[in-house]
Amino acid sequence: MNTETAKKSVLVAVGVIENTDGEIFICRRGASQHQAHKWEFPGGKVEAGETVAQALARELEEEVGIRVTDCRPFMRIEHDYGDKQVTLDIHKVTAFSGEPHGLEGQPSRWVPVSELHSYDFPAANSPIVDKLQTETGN
Ligand SMILES: Nc1nc2c([nH]c(=O)n2[C@@H]2O[C@H](COP(=O)(O)OP(=O)(O)OP(=O)(O)O)[C@@H](O)[C@H]2O)c(=O)[nH]1
Ligand SMILES: [Mg+2]
Repeated sequence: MNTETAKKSVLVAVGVIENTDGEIFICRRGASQHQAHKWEFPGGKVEAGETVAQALARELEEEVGIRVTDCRPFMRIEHDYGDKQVTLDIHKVTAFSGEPHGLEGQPSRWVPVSELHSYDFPAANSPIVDKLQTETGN
């Protein structure tokens, strides 16, 4: 096996949180994080023994302080950054309790789907933004 095929992908649970106005909640990554300063959909690495849904619920509680009450699979993306290979397992979060806010000091905001393209997301996220815009006709 060469080094390319041996590279291990990091599984990441990602939440596209939607409010009743159809806006999406996004956060800005910190200076010390991979893909620093880019905007993201909150989430994080799936830990050993966790399902993606469990990881998503844990990460959204830790990072933005909400409890997920309903979500559905949205899409899955494999991306190789060169320094890191990720598998994003993205869920649309359609019901939750609490009001999301950046619990780790990260800037955050609600954004209409039609404005998502003006934010600088990691390269892996382009298909997410495209699919959201196609779905809402924006
Ligand atoms: N949360 C999140 N991660 C993303 C997105 N897009 C994307 O490429 N990633 C990548 O997924 C990887 C893991 O996410 P993360 O850094 O949030 O993981 P984590 O919350 O467990 O963070 P930690 O390493 O600070 O403990 C990172 O390499 C990040 O660059 C996205 O929209 N949201
Ligand atoms: Mg995270």
